[in-house]
Amino acid sequence: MDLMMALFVLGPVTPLGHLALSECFSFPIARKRVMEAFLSPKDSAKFIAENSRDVLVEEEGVRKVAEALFDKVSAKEFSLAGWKSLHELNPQAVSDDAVNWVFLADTLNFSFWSEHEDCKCLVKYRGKMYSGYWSLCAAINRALDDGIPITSAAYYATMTLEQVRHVFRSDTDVPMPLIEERHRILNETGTILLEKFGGSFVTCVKMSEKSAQKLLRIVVENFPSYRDEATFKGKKVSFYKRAQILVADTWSALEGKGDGCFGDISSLTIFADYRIPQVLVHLGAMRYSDELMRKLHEGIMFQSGDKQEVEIRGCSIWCCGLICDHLLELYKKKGQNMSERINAVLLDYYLWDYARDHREDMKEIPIHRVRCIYY
Ligand SMILES: Nc1nc2c(c(CN[C@H]3C=C[C@H](O)[C@@H]3O)cn2[C@@H]2O[C@H](COP(=O)(O)O)[C@@H](O)[C@H]2O)c(=O)[nH]1
Repeated sequence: MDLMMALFVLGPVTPLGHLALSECFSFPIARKRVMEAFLSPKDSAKFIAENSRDVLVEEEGVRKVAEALFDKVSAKEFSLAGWKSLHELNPQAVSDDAVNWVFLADTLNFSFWSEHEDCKCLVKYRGKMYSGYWSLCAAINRALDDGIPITSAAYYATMTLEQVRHVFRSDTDVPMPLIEERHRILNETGTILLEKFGGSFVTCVKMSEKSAQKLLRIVVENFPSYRDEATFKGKKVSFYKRAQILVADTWSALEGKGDGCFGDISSLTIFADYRIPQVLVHLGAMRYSDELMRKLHEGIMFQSGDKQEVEIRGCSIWCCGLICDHLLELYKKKGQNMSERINAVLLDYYLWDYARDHREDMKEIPIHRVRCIYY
């Protein structure tokens, strides 16, 4: 039976039930990978929060945080403009280069925590030392100042491990974590961007036709390292932390204008990293069980996809969604519709920056330790 006859005879349903054609033939048909198989991050968060055992969203705490943020909403820390005005390392221009800078940064935006707080990767840039995520941005800008085209896919698609080590070198004895994974992901991502999108993330942005969800789908379906997914109580759940923050940072770099004018930006969730859970527990909006807190204090390593790790990430997303809803409700009671000023992206940016600025106050709440490429 040749392929054409097979397609005619078999149609969408094969004699073996709903197996895809590729299961019926020995030769591989590249089945388009679809996100539909996974719950969206928002639906994932709801399911996880409803079934979580070691992480609890505190309704009273959510209410108090929303009330405390009420007056902050109009501050620059809670604004789209803050992405540039508060962060000197972020690109300041609205340009294709800025979009490709964001794509590179968020492709590598994972796992910066160090075993010991006083012994970590630091990058010096223009006389200032940067740590954590900002050490990545400092290294990118340092390379660009040195004439290395690090944001060009044509360059990073074929970078050697030694070149990656050089570009992302630390100014302390502690290297940036997961440097081999970063090398693999740079080569993989750069090759795909060249082969499918003409070497520029701007092509993906234009293809999204000003839809955040369409851009999210393009990223997850084409770039494997962004597939931040897990299984929880038998259901396929997703967080898409780097894919969502990529869409958000693209929105910010384009200042919400032109190709970056995403009408559905409010459909994104917060980005489930290891800082947001810490600050939510610190503020009393979320609580860990005694058993989980003990493990965190012991510095136990979790694996990406572990039950408690999934509960931490899913409850964080759900908790922040409730904070947003409560904030909007507080303004609605005053006759103000703030849906343009309050969304999970801006709440996330605010809380993440707050966490960076209140590291000392939060030291009684350890981060959960995972070494992975997703956050
Ligand atoms: N939820 C959330 N997670 C975020 C970010 C960012 C950077 N975005 C900034 C850039 C422009 C905007 O103005 C944002 O302020 C990095 N991360 C994650 O944090 C962790 C690094 O933490 P530390 O080791 O302390 O640097 C790591 O998992 C990284 O993936 C965010 O915004 N939200």
